Order: sequence, then C-alpha cells, then structure tokens
Amino acid sequence: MTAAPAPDRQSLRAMLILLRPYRLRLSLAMLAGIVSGFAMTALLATISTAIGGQASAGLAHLLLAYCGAGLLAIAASVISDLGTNAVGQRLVADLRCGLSEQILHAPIDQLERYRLHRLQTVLNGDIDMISMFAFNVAPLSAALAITLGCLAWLAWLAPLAFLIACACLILSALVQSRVRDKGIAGFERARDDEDRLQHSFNALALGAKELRLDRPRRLALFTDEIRATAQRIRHTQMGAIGYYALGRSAGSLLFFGMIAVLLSWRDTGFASGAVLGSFVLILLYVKGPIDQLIGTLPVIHRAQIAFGRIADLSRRFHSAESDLLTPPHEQATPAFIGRISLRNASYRFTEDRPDHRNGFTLGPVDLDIPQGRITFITGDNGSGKTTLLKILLGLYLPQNGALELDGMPVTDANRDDYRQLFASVLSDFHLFRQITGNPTETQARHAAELLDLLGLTGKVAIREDAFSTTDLSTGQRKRLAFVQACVTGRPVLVFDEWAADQDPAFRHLFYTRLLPDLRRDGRTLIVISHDDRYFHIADQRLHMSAGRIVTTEHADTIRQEGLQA
Ligand SMILES: Nc1ncnc2c1ncn2[C@@H]1O[C@H](COP(=O)(O)OP(=O)(O)OP(=O)(O)O)[C@@H](O)[C@H]1O
Repeated sequence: MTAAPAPDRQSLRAMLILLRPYRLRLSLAMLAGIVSGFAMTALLATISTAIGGQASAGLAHLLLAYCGAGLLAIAASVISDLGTNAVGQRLVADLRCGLSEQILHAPIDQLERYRLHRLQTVLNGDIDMISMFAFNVAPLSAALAITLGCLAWLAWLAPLAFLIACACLILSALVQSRVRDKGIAGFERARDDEDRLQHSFNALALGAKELRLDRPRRLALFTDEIRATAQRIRHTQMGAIGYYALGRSAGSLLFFGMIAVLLSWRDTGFASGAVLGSFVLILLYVKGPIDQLIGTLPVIHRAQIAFGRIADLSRRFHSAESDLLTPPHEQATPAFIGRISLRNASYRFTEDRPDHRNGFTLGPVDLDIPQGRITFITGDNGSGKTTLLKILLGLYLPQNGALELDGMPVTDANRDDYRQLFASVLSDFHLFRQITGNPTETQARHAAELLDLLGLTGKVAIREDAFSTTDLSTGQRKRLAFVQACVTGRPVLVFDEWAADQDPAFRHLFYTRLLPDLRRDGRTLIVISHDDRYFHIADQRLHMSAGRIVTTEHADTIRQEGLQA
C-alpha cells in the first residue's frame, strides 16, 4: 500500500482547489463573520469607554452605539453561521457525489488496487472531517476579526501596553508553530492507521463466521489488529492533541504573565488606572477568540490531511471514459452484428501480489467469439480465465493488442456502449434486488417462468420491478442472478463457474436446457466451466494454461471427444 503524500503544501493546495467552487459563498460567509467580529469589538470599545469615563459624547450617544454594534454583531453572526452551514452542507454533498462519480468512472483494475477499506475511510472519515472543518470556518473568521479589532483598540488605548501584549502574542505564535509540526505528523500517522482499522473492521463483518469457528484467528484479529491499531490511534491522537494543548497552555501562561506584569506597572504612570482596567478587561475578553483560533488548528490540520487523501484518490483514478453517467437515451447502443474478437491482446497485473511475486501476464491472445454460439473457457485454477473474461467484458483494458466488435476496435469512445451488450454472473457477483431497466410485461413473464424452472417460485416473487428478497442460499442466489442476467435482454451472456454451486439437478438443467434455450434465442454465451461432463454442449472451447489459450476446439471435435469419453 502506497502512503498518501504528507500534508504539506501539496495538501494545502489540494484543499484550496477543492474549495475553489465555493470561494464566493465562503468569502461572503467569512466577510459576515469579520463584520460580526468587528461589531463585537466596537461593542467592547463602547463598554470600555463607558467604564473608563472617556466618552466626550453623552450617555444616549453611547447607548445608541452600544445597541447598534450589538445588533450588527448578532445579525452578521447569524448570516455568517447560516452561510457557512450552507457551504459546508453543499461541500459535503458535492464531495459525496463527486467521489461516487469518480468511483463509477474508475477503471476496474485501479479500483481493485485501491482496495475497498481505503475507499471506505475516504468516503466516511475524510468527508466527516471536512464537514467539521467547514462548520468551523465562519466562527474562525469572526474570532480573527474580534482579535484584530481588539488589538487595534488596545493599540489606541495604551500603545506601550499594546507593544508588550504583541511581544507576548508573537512568542506564543512561535511556540504554536513548533508544536504544529509535531501534531500534524501524529495526525498523519493516525490517518494511516484508520485505513488499517477499516481493513480489520471489514474482516470482522465479512469474516464473522470464520472468526467464530477459528479461535486463534479471532484472537489475532482482535488483539494484534483491532485492539493494537485502536490503541495506537488513541496514543497517536492523544500525543498530537497533547502537543496542541501544551502550546495552548504555554500561550495562556505567557498571557496571564503579561497581565500580571502590566498590573504590577500600574503605578509607573505608563497608563492611567482606568485605561489599564479597560485594557485588561479587553485582553481577558480577547483571550476567548484567541483560544478559539488556536483550538481550531487541529481541525484545520486534520481537514488538510483529509483534503490531501481525497485529492490522492482523484489522482489515482484516471479514466479515459468521461460519459458513464450520461442518461441512456443519449447513448447509442451499437447493434450487435457478428463477433467479438481479441487480436494479439495481452494484460499484465501491474501491482504484484505477495503470493505472486512475478506478477501474472495474460496473452498474447487471439480469439473470436461467434454470435449466437456457446463458447466455453476452460483451464486450471489461476490459468487466467476470469482475467480473459474481464478483458472480453471491457472491464480490463488490454495493454497491448485490441478488443474488437465486428472487426472494429473497441475504444474509449464506445467502450461503455460495448459493455451494454453483456449481462453477467461473475464469481464475485453482487445481486441487486431491482430488475435492471424497468422490465416490460414480457420480460416479467419470462422472469417468472425462469424462477419457476429454477425452483425459486414460493421463495422469490417479482414486486414493482424488483425481486422480493435476496436472502437465499448460495446456490439460490446464483440462480436468481441467472434470472436477472437473462431478463435484461442483453445479447451476450457471461457466466463464471455458475454451475459450481448448484446441485446435480440444476447443474444438469443449466447445461442441457438453459444454455441451449438461450442459444436458440440467438444469445451469445461465454461460460467458464470446469464441468468436463458437459463440454460437448459448447460450440467452441478455449482451453487456457498459464495465461495463454493453448487449444481452441470447435463443435465437431468437442462432440467427437465427448462421444469417445
Ligand atoms: N487483482 C489482481 N492483482 C494481481 N494479480 C491478480 C489479480 N487477480 C488475479 N490475479 C492473478 O492472475 C492469475 C489469473 O487469475 P484468474 O482469476 O484469471 O484465474 P482463473 O483461471 O479464473 O482461476 P480460477 O479457476 O481459480 O477461477 C492468478 O495467478 C492470480 O493470482
């Protein structure tokens, strides 16, 4: 697994790029926050003037200024909060949709390499972090405005005391910047561990049965992975937050020290007692916004990491196909006339698995899948049958050679139309309850017939274009997936070891009735099979070994062999 880039300038840039579409609204919300902050400062100045008795204007004037500033502070703060909330909600919704769009467009092999658990952490954890950040932006701008406004007021009130306060704040900022780097490094390590934890959570949920049966594995998963990672995250986050808390405490110490110094110089005459009183009062008030600014730093830094991860995901998924979400009526599905072919095609897994150190190369392969015929792909485990199937389905792009439909190359421009020719039941299929593409009455009737033939009547019904349930046994689920594939009306049907989970009766039915019926209907069938008893029903058999097609047999030969056997 490759680590994502560090949250340096790159992730800051990623953050700014992702925020770019919202810059106007965000700026307005921040502007409202700044107005609210300055109005609050004006309110404080009015109070300070009243306390110090420095007002040349009358009390009525002061009261008017007080009410005006107060109302403006409240109104601007409400506008700022609502504005930030709107931007935050929109940003999160857009990120969710944008990432889903990217995943729907991502080439399948890139998705497989990225891994499910890492996708889950980005889609959940990182987006949550960004929404937290978004809700902190406007209050942050108000806090900044209050801080700046108060500092300006303090400078006017007592310039010498202001210089002392500035020296103290600069020292405090230096301390904060030292702890920031340590904190960020901790957050980055914790974010890597979040990926690991999600991986373990998936094992927990998906491997529940195996874990219940296997005590050593269960203990290892819980103790060495989940507990160890959760504790490591706890320690790392605590350490990182601890650095921020340390910096904040050092800042507070300096702050209170400064107030003590100022008060102890009260009698040296650098400011009158009343002015000093107002000065300290405002200083104490401004400590709140300053703490808020400092307290939000961890959120900003963690959001920066999250923005970096999202940008990293976008960088990894490169798709040359840009219209996968175009509504169907704008897409022309090509009429399927003849054959699907591979010409000198090869594919290599670019990232080696630990159990396959030298990688796996399929091909070069030359083949033709004739229309309206049954093609079997056979061969040992690991010989490349599923990989070949994924290339034929247009899911993996051959790195060399070409995939052709009726002699015309399948390209980025027409690959998605090409894929719409297929319906499949792959070995790791996902069974959707919804029947795809609003089935017609004839299709629904066909589905009901198939459900009956496959022994599913009484278990599954069709209601409102969906199957009533998918809670079935493994073999039944595969039979239901078969029904799904057949009723789509797609011209090419693909089955990856479909019969492997079926009892002898359904296996027999599949090879001797269902496949021949589909061929009679003009469907083209590509079937991965290990059932040598039924090889004779194929019109063509491609036998694979070590990534190559080593023999291609046609109907006559296959049937002759079948008879001899
Ligand atoms: N995503 C992947 N990344 C790296 N290597 C892979 C990946 N998927 C498959 N392989 C490797 O490619 C080889 C061919 O796998 P494939 O699934 O095509 O074989 P198969 O003939 O369908 O096997 P089986 O009969 O067991 O289903 C295997 O050695 C496998 O380790």
